[in-house]
Amino acid sequence: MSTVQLSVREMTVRFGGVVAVAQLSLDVTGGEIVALIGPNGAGKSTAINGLSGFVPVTVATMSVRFGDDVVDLAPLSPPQRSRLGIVRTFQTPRLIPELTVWQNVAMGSVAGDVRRRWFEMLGGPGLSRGARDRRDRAVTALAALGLDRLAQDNPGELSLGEQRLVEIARAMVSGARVLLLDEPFAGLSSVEQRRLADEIDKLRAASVAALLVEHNLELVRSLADTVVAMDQGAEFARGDAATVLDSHEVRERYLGEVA
Ligand SMILES: Nc1ncnc2c1ncn2[C@@H]1O[C@H](COP(=O)(O)OP(=O)(O)OP(=O)(O)O)[C@@H](O)[C@H]1O
Repeated sequence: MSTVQLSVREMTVRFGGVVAVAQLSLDVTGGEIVALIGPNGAGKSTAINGLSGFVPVTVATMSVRFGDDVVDLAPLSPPQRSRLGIVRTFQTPRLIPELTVWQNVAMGSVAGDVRRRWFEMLGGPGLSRGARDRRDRAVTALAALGLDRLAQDNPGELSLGEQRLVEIARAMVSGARVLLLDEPFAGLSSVEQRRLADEIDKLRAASVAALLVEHNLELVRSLADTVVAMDQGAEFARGDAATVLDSHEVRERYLGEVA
């Protein structure tokens, strides 16, 4: 499989007079986990929204490279980006209440009209071979997160932490090449956090490029290859996890500590 790389240069996002993201540049390569950290309001989620096409941005370049092929992301809608394999999760899980847990996972990143057809296929009386394969993949992804016992439940019966894990399982089965994870550990128990950290760690072996927005700095330390620290929209530190997390600027500006 060709190596994937998400690249953005000088991305700025404004909401009226507020500059939520200022001139952010990033590369995330397959097999690598890049973490975006910073205090509340730093612009981390907005950066993910900009990369996935959910908010308008001004940008010098924003592209994804698959081997020798480069695709310009700037003109693409969120569903088009998702079909390219750029898949995101949300702080508040977005699961479809009418479907069971495994059906939600099997939906993967299918969008628009295709999504409607899947509704019909998944809801039918007997499962075709293709649908059985999709169900098996979904249940396997749920099992990796310790959730296979919930496969037949409705999302509404799940805790927030479980819903968040189901969303991750859905992203995993969607064939994602670039995964944008917005605070995936929030609301999880420590057991769930460990399971999820193991699964995120495995993305490296699957050559997925992962961008992780996360407040839990110990999880960031254990998972990230590169950490980018932001405050008030702008990057103020970047480097390997230990160097950035132990730096004076991060301890002072992010943790409120004065060395
Ligand atoms: N849709 C919006 N309309 C107006 N302002 C917004 C919108 N979304 C975000 N903002 C503002 O943009 C700035 C960055 O917000 P963002 O949610 O990206 O920060 P964050 O680093 O993800 O914070 P948190 O860690 O609390 O999730 C904040 O000042 C926020 O109030």
